[in-house]
Amino acid sequence: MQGKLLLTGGSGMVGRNIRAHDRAANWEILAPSSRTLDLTDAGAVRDYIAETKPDLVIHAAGRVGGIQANMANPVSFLEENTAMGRNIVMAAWRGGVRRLINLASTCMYPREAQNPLREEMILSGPLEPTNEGYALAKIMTMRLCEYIRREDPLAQYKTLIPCNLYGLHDTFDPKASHLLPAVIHKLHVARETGQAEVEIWGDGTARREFMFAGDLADAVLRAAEDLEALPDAMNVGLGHDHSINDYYRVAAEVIGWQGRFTHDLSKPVGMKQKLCATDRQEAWGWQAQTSLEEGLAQTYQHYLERTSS
Ligand SMILES: NC(=O)c1ccc[n+]([C@@H]2O[C@H](COP(=O)([O-])OP(=O)(O)OC[C@H]3O[C@@H](n4cnc5c(N)ncnc54)[C@H](OP(=O)(O)O)[C@@H]3O)[C@@H](O)[C@H]2O)c1
Ligand SMILES: C[C@@H]1O[C@H](OP(=O)(O)OP(=O)(O)OC[C@H]2O[C@@H](n3cnc4c(=O)[nH]c(N)nc43)[C@H](O)[C@@H]2O)[C@@H](O)[C@H](O)[C@@H]1O
Repeated sequence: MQGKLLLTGGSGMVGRNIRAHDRAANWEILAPSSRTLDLTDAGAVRDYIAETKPDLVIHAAGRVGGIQANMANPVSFLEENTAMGRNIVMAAWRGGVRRLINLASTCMYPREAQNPLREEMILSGPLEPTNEGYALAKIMTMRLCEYIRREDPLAQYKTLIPCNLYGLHDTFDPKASHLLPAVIHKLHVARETGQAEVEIWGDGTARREFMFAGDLADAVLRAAEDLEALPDAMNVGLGHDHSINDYYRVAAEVIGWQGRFTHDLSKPVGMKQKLCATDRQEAWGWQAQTSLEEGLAQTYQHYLERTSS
């Protein structure tokens, strides 16, 4: 047994994939929901850490959503993610927790940064306006972990920067979802209702890097057992991306819908590309294993089970 792990966000997509992974059995896992432990309440977080004394914290909680959710709620995305990040990192450090993995996001990178995005590019330029609040919160929490490491060499506080994610236990509600769960939902409805056309936001030439959440869970749990070997911040990506149009085309094949795509140019498109560099990840010796076709098939099966239950 590796010890006691406090997993924030344990009921979310990343958290559930971490808990379902084989390596989770190496830990005694505490995964309080927001109803049990509201991470925006500094006193409650401090008391929970003092009472449970975890050996490791994995911070996978957050106010998370796709481009439309971020555009609609900049205050919540900035304020809640800042409060959660500050509270869990400071309570862990002040509570004597020596090991912490902080999950950030490639949304932290400057809008115009040259792809592939390298970790040292963070804060080198203006952020993507559609998710600036969320990005500022993620940058703050990453820097807080780095500053703690400078003051306290015993604190193994490391940040993983995942690319976009999809998979089992994702959010499929179109008001909040990211691209791939939205595509699955739209194409499924089109197939079930005999729709001849499906609308793509923008012209579909934007590019994204979507990793299967089960693979990210593998990276996080391997990192949890190898924290000293990690740099302060490390992208977790695939090393390749696809256009939005390609994602719709592959998903249509997986779901079995034949029809035409239209493009709504009035819809937000966000960054033109968000491909992260994987030099540090390769140096650490990890890569994702799940192909897009396989990941989409597993996610669609999960979507069917969830919508039929
Ligand atoms: N999804 C992506 O594409 C993506 C990409 C890169 C990085 N990430 C990062 O990965 C992490 C997890 O993302 P996800 O996709 O798993 O998100 P998610 O499915 O929306 O889950 C969010 C989790 O955060 C918890 N949470 C929210 N507010 C809370 C609060 N006030 N107190 C305690 N817990 C709270 C939720 O708990 P309840 O359900 O109990 O409220 C839920 O378990 C986040 O840090 C996110 O920034 C995600
Ligand atoms: C990782 C996440 O990245 C997020 O940015 P971001 O990739 O643009 O967020 P997504 O919502 O995944 O959008 C990705 C791309 O897919 C296009 N797209 C096409 N059709 C659709 C659709 O039906 N629904 C959605 N949602 N997109 C669609 C959208 O215009 C954008 O260019 C950040 O806002 C979050 O904070 C988070 O960090």
